[in-house]
Amino acid sequence: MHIKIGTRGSRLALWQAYYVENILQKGGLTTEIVLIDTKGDQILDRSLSKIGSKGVFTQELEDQLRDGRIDIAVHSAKDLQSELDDDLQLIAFTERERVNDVLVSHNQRLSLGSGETFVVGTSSTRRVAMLKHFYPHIRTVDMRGNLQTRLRKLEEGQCDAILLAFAGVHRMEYDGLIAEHLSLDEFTPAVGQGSVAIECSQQLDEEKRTQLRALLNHADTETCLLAERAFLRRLQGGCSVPVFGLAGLENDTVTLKGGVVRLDGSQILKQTQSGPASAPENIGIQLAETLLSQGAAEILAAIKQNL
Ligand SMILES: NCc1[nH]cc(CCC(=O)O)c1CC(=O)O
Repeated sequence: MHIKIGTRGSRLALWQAYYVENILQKGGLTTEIVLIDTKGDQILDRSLSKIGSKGVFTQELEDQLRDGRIDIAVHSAKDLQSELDDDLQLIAFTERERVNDVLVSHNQRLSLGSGETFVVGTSSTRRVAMLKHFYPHIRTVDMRGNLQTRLRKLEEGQCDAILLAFAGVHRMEYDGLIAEHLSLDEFTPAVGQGSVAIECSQQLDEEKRTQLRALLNHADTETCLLAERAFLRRLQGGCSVPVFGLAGLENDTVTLKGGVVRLDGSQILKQTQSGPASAPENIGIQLAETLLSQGAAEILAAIKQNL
């Protein structure tokens, strides 16, 4: 069986594609990697929340899934919109990496909690809003571009530090630049952070789909991501709104913590919902509805007006 793997060309995207390729080859399949450029890779002078339309990192890959030029598309689960078109499907989520965010800097003594004022580069509305909420003395500058670009901007002194997902920093082997691991209670990650999602067309050969899922899917990760993604979908949040959510699985019970933060950091709404692992999406929906009834709708409406 031969699998054509579509991926973006950034270094992190390539890491993910090689990771998937390696698992498939060990499972006895042959593979090839197809590089695909997306709008999100091309437009670098505007923040993601301003490019706005969904699928900035996925549209071109999905076009190629549909016409069969590739069999699967490999994505950071976090970058995927919460709702896919009906003719597409996520067939696997790979085992999750550590999910926390990290502060990355050449100055290893930097710490958000030290009280010292410094400049942090990030383009994530979630990270900016959380910094404003928990560490109002920290200044932020907008910093777009893939990981390589952001690290170069750090190098050039455009900021003192950047906030990133541990997963990406580790995969690119920049662990040595991690000044601080941030707590999951404060910097609860974006939905899907740390897992790689495999997308295919509903038209893909049944035998291929079964084999791909058997080799690539990590059942516990999938259960957690289904809960998180149902949560995001119910809130109608894309990757550009400051919604966060993290599910954990223990003894067949999923516990999902999630919420939303106002862009100016003045308010965080956060709740926890548990339920049986057999119906993870219900847990996500319930958590979203609890939050909506407690004011999340108003916060989200204000955010959408602002972006
Ligand atoms: N939005 C870009 C993006 N997509 C996935 C990761 C990191 C790796 C991951 O979470 O899978 C990153 C960079 C970051 O947020 O630091």
